[in-house]
Amino acid sequence: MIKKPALITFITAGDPNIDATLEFMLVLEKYADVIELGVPFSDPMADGRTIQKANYRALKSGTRIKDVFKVVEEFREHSSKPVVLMTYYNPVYRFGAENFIAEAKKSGVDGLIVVDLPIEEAKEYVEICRKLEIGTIFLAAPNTPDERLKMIDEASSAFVYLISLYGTTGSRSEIPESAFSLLSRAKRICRKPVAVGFGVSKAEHVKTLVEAGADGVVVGSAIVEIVEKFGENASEEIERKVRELRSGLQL
Ligand SMILES: O=P(O)(O)OC[C@@H](O)[C@@H](O)c1c[nH]c2ccccc12
Repeated sequence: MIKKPALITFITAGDPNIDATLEFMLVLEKYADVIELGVPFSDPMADGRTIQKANYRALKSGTRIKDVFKVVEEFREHSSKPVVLMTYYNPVYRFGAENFIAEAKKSGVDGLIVVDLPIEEAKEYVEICRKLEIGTIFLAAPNTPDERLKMIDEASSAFVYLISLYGTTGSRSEIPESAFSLLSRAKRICRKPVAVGFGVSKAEHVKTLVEAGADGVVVGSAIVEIVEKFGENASEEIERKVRELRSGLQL
């Protein structure tokens, strides 16, 4: 479960290297309620250009799954803010699902998003997560029917991730209408908190979504763009950005 309304901020682990990731997490931690950390992957099909490139930089710097667990473990020496790992199923499968979940838990991860694991195929995964007491987060899109949204809600123990639009991750200038219609449907159907992501990039977006009933908002690309621009020296600019986003909760 998340503190409401929650600002959830995303970066890719190992972008541009794993030491920078720890530094960035400690900056995000000051203003975000949840840190979402992406496991680097070679074929991130739900991601737009910005996060694709972040994955590339992370892999190029040699970041492996065990480094991702280690950085969370190090972060846990400084902070108790919730950390959610975002990953595609392939790395989980290669690592061994049960092993992956156990290692995540051991390192201090609070929840998992396995982007391309549909609920229909997630029974065993969900059981392991329940057993090991790690939160599950499943995604719903604007075209997800009510019936399925209900199943997604039931399978999600931490929160439900609402994808605001048809498309990939990436900053957008406006929040599309599809986000608001999905949000109002989800508020009616879901019992778990609902967080909206994809395209959210400004304080104004945060404010509008929270006013429309979002229990959380997710911002990724707008932060990753700063990492792209400033590399390992991005901390100060990240802090400025996350402080601005946070102000959207008070507007
Ligand atoms: O980058 P955006 O548009 O702000 O969207 C959030 C997003 O970065 C993060 O939650 C995420 C990164 N990669 C993903 C893949 C699928 C679902 C979600 C994600």
